[in-house]
Amino acid sequence: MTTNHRPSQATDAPAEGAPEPAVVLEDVHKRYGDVRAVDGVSLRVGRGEFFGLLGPNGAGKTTVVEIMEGLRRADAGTVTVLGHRPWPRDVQLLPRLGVQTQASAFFVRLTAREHLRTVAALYGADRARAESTLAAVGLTEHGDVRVDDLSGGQRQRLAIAAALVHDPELIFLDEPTASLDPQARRDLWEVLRGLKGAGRTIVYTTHHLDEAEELCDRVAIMVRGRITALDTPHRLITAGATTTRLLVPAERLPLPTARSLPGVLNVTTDGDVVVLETEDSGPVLAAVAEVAGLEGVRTRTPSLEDVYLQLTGTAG
Ligand SMILES: Nc1ncnc2c1ncn2[C@@H]1O[C@H](COP(=O)(O)OP(=O)(O)OP(=O)(O)O)[C@@H](O)[C@H]1O
Repeated sequence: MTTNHRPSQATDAPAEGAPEPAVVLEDVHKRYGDVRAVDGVSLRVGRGEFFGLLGPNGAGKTTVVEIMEGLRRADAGTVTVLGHRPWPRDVQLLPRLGVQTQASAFFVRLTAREHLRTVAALYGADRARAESTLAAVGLTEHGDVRVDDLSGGQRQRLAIAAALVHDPELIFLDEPTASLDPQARRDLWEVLRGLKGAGRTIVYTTHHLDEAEELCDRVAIMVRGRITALDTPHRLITAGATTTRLLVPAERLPLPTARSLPGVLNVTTDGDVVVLETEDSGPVLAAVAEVAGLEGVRTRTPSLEDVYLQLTGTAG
């Protein structure tokens, strides 16, 4: 698909009198040898915004986030985070940031509670704050378990708690729900919504498209070091995915009949359903009703995942 998505916000000048954005990147580049990991990225993250960075493995997301965090220096371009340059490391800025990475370090001989109290103390936050953060990520019951005895998902939640315990203004979360079970994932969504409700700004990378659609105000989709789309999930879906899928029980709709229906662009099978793709579902539904009846027929409207797969060229 050719896309008319443009990272328009990326180059828009902020409105007169608008609050200063939390993050501004302008034409940022970063190479590792011959690899252009970040190849001219410009974007703004507003104060209080929940901003998602999506893209396939190796797209450059972590590098962009690490440049924002002050962990890596951009080769070129300008980077402003809460009004500061994050590189060289700025000690005024660090306590205002919360960072959770895939490789978070723990004091493994400590219990979860002791670990969090220690992190809190490093930032000058008190024990009550450590306790409330432990509760917010659902770890109160496991507070006395040693870090090396926690499950992967519990450790993940502890890493998130450690990023939040000093009540930072800007929070970076790198695939925070990667190893969580479905219930823990939903619980964490509530924690994240709570943070947003409290006015925090969140920059968030994930491979869960449903999660990005659910949580993010805007998402940027990166491919090979560049931003190929940047907008609200809703606008990306509306602009990018024009087809609807109708799912019909396969035993009632032979494939040749499905292919002959007017308005059907593509027919595939998925297990025991026939999937009809159409830009105009009304007439196709009417035709399906006539030849197969509507019992068990479902429609699937486009999702952020459909748009993502089109933009990243990994659609099946
Ligand atoms: N320290 C490094 N040295 C050399 N190349 C690197 C280094 N870090 C990343 N790269 C390369 O830069 C590119 C972007 O990597 P990056 O980790 O930023 O991508 P990503 O979008 O975060 O991927 P993932 O979803 O797998 O975490 C990749 O080609 C990667 O191999």
